[in-house]
Amino acid sequence: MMEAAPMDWAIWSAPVHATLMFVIRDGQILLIEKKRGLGAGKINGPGGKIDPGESPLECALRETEEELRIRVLEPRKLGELHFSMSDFPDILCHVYRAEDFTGTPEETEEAVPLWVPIEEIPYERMWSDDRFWLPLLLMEQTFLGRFVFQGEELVWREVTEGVTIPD
Ligand SMILES: Nc1[nH]c(=O)nc2c1ncn2[C@H]1C[C@H](O)[C@@H](COP(=O)(O)OP(=O)(O)OP(=O)(O)O)O1
Repeated sequence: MMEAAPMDWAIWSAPVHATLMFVIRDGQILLIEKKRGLGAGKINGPGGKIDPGESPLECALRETEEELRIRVLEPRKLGELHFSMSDFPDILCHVYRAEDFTGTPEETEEAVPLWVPIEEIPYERMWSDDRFWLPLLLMEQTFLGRFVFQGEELVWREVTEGVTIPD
């Protein structure tokens, strides 16, 4: 991993804002196999791009409902991820955790639901940054992650724990 950041994060801003939602219940995490869009074929949490006029929280709830047909209860924002990408507009991603929901996760056109024991998270089938921050979310710690991708390859990273996370 490089020592100096390949870009100036102090002046970075993202044209795309997105969300991720992780439900953790009874020692298991609710993931999806994403069927289309960015990261199709990968395992991730439900989520997606924020619509105009929508808050990050509203987006996280809407995307989880669209992708899995469940309504998440009492989500908390624990982290923020800043992605600099070579072949896609940069993304600022708001990351939420919840312990409960109503409804039953269902397969949709966008996603296949997948319950996984938290000790068996399939990081090898996920985005390569996830192993650096998802453990913090599991421990209910806040985090700010900054990542630089060249295509699908993660070439630089910095993860700060215990920071104050804006809404
Ligand atoms: N490096 C990365 N690591 C990660 O864990 N999730 C990432 C990621 N880069 C992008 N994502 C996630 C964040 C967000 O949930 C999603 C954005 O993908 P999309 O653009 O496909 O969103 P949508 O599902 O809204 O697509 P559309 O329905 O086509 O708008 O991808």
